[in-house]
Amino acid sequence: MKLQAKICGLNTPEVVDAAVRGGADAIGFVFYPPSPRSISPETAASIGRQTGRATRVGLFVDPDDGWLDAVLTGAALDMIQLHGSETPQRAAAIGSRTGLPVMKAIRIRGPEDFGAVDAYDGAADWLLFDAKPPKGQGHGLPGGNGVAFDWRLLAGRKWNRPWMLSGGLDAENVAEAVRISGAAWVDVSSGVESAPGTKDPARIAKFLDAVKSL
Ligand SMILES: O=C(O)c1ccccc1NCC(=O)[C@H](O)[C@H](O)COP(=O)(O)O
Repeated sequence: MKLQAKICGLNTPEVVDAAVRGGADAIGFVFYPPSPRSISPETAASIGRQTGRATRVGLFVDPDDGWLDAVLTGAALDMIQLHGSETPQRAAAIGSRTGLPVMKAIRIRGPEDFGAVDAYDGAADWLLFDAKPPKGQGHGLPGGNGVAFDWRLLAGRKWNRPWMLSGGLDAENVAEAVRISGAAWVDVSSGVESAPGTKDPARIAKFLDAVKSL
């Protein structure tokens, strides 16, 4: 199975175009106002029309129903990514309410953090493993911090649903990350930016070239 890639935090027509041209399999739109990548439902509706075959992933952090409804009224999404402290019950309720598959982010610093995974059986359709950054590292956000965790923690582990490797990836380290972790999907945000929130089309192309060469 070819390695697949999600490019997260896209916020202009130019960078969506770069991701689609580069063969991105999924595109992430951030609906979390404290993030420098956050966009409005109207912007997502507009740039989301040019995503081609790529899966449109809407990224939320502990959203209430009103925010979910507001975004989904304005923008067409194919998947919901929950990157906050959403419980399995809340994740299941969001999947039922929206009728969309739910990807739950699990933040990892050490082996003990995988203990949270089993509770999402039947509540989340996908998992995304991201770093739980040490204090003072990253951008102080729940995700999108450009911080990696020890990929060896994933080696040999199996889950009964698809999962993505995320956290601090870039064109230079993605091959090693996949070799060590066994990931079939990778996800990147900071590693294709020239500054927080400013996606770089050349870095997007370079990352996707690296992914598609594996
Ligand atoms: O990207 C953000 O700004 C963000 C803000 C709040 C919660 C999650 C966020 N991003 C989630 C993603 O899926 C990122 O792609 C993932 O955390 C990896 O980010 P990075 O380490 O910067 O590649």
